[in-house]
Amino acid sequence: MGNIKQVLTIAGSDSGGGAGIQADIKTFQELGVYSTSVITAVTAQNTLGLTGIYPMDRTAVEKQLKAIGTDFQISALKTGMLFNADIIEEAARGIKKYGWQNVIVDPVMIAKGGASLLQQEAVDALMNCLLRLATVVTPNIPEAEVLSGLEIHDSVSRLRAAKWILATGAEAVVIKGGHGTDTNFTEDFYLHRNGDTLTMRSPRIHTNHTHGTGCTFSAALTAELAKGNPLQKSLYTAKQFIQAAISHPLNIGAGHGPTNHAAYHKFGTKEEVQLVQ
Ligand SMILES: Nc1ncnc2c1ncn2[C@@H]1O[C@H](COP(=O)(O)OP(=O)(O)OP(=O)(O)O)[C@@H](O)[C@H]1O
Ligand SMILES: Cc1ncc(COP(=O)(O)O)c(N)n1
Repeated sequence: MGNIKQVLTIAGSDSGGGAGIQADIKTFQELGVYSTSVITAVTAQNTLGLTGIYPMDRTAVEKQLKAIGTDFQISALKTGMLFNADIIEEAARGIKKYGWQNVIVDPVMIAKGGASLLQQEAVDALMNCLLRLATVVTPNIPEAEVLSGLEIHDSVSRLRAAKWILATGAEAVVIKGGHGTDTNFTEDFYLHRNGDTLTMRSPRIHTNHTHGTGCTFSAALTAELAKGNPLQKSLYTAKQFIQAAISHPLNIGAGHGPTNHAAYHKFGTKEEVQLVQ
């Protein structure tokens, strides 16, 4: 393990351990990369909901970024919950200052339980400062609707929204399908600025234990890119990783439970992810 790849997550802490920094670090560990972290906010959360958000101030974020940037060789990074415009601006500044590449932006806005994880007025900062630095931006359907200003109800409107999101300067976008209406499948749609597309479909698992699916998917993508894998192969592995994690729930908590980050290696992938033309 002499040359293990080093990665960074810039995200919020989930006290319940299913999403945020905790989901990212578990995913990184499973996929064999070394994880560093910049904490943007502490949340009081469990499977029943969110009861408090305590954002870091600008200096706390800047100093954490500096600690990473002056000592570690970061091969890929992801952002998650950033909460306000100050934190978004600091994150963007750090990414530029330390010359980090392979930047995955998960534009976290609303928790599954309905709590807002991004202030309304911070959406502009996200679009103007951060998305232009993104190698891949990974919105779910409601987030893609906010970023594009368009409603998504079928594959045609999804393609249109993806094109609008690329107009912010991001290199590629994946619109994730967890919030889609098909009861049998979830479909994730990828569009690169060079015109390449990839549609990944897998059986929809009917479970309440999907807390942190987006965090886990984007962390897996980050880990695979850090190891030098091509983008589309990395996306495929990320989709397989989250499919396994949802398929084998841990049944923890009385509410909206976490996924099983160990499942990909423990149980395998059953080849459930299909590429759709
Ligand atoms: N019930 C499900 N069955 C199978 N795959 C799912 C299910 N729900 C989500 N996924 C997959 O999980 C990944 C994350 O998608 P989703 O749209 O839920 O993101 P998200 O809303 O950002 O997640 P979160 O906010 O919970 O972190 C995608 O690959 C999606 O296809
Ligand atoms: C700190 C943090 N980051 C991200 C999420 C999104 O996850 P979900 O939509 O599953 O609640 C969250 N709930 N908490």
